[in-house]
Amino acid sequence: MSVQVSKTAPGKINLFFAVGDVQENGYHPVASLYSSVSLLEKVTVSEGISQGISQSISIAVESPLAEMAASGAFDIASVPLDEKNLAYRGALAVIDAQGLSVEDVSLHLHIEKAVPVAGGMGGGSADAAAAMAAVNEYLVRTGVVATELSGEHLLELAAPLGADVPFALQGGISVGLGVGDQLTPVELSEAIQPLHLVMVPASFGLSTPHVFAELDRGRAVGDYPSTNGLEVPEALLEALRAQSAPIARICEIARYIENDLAAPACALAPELKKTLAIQHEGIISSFVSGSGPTIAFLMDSAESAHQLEAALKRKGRFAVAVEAPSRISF
Ligand SMILES: C[C@@](CO)(OP(=O)(O)O)[C@H](O)COP(=O)(O)OP(=O)(O)OC[C@H]1O[C@@H](n2ccc(N)nc2=O)[C@H](O)[C@@H]1O
Ligand SMILES: Nc1ncnc2c1ncn2[C@@H]1O[C@H](COP(=O)(O)OP(=O)(O)O)[C@@H](O)[C@H]1O
Repeated sequence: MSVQVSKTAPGKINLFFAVGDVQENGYHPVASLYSSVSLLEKVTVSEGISQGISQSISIAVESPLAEMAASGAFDIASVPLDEKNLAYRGALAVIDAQGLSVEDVSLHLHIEKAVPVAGGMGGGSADAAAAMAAVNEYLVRTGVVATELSGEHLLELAAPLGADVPFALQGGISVGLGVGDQLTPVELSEAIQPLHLVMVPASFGLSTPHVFAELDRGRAVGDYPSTNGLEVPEALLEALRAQSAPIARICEIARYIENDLAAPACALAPELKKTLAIQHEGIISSFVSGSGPTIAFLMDSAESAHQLEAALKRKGRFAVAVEAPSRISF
């Protein structure tokens, strides 16, 4: 029977994202507080029909992306199915590290997407992470190599693929320094409930480098302030770990939510301000997810999250209630 290996990796939000000055390599130093969300990308590796790596792609049935595709707001053909695809690049990184070349393998990658594309939720990074994990296991199960690469080795290979890829491999909640790739996991007691959010994708994408470039432009002319410091506030980490009453804990977390990319994202897409201003029972805070344009609503309960999701859908908006961090293991 032919071997097939599927792995999932989560989308993310940044509960805190401070950005420093651009470096010579075009990247910015950041202080990020990442959390996984319960919207998963899935990559399945199976035997290819010819030498090399082939790819196919589909949309997860119960996902905001499925609704976006049905309404014409998203076209799956916009995701490149070539060497630029992050799943391909993740697979290749593992093959290389095993001392093989692409001609030595015959693999097919099927990518099942659930996370909005170019939405500031790290969907492409999750595909890279899931492909790395799946190819790592597949090569051993098919007898191509004897030993899997360690988790640490995968993390090292992940960083050059993209600033968010190491986090996508790890999931949970982590502080990310450097360009976001130097991770320190934040361990929470099992008794602590996940946060409930409603993610509202836009019917368009925003390019991450364009949003960083708008921040640089605006800072140079005084439109946006410089960062207050490249550190995730200790008070935010304490609030996350607190075993206080749920509402008190969520309100305390909300006090520290910050994103230096929010103003530039809103400058590039002014309609986001309207979404941020949406009022509904149970909303504690609203913020731009990473480089946007997805808007995240932090809610007071799972029930409120489902009510807001339903209310927004009735108005023809895309919306999905998620938990952060994701409790689904991957
Ligand atoms: C902003 C964040 C927040 O988590 O993600 P998104 O919200 O877009 O998903 C990340 O920093 C994005 O991570 P990722 O999407 O993996 O970035 P990469 O592919 O490595 O970089 C794309 C481009 O973004 C810019 N970039 C990225 C990270 C960083 N610390 N400084 C940067 O200036 C660079 O212009 C780079 O060429
Ligand atoms: N597997 C992939 N899924 C989505 N986008 C991908 C993938 N591989 C490469 N890309 C490219 O990366 C861009 C941004 O990807 P994505 O991770 O969805 O957004 P963001 O960086 O905002 O989180 C896309 O516009 C697409 O051109």
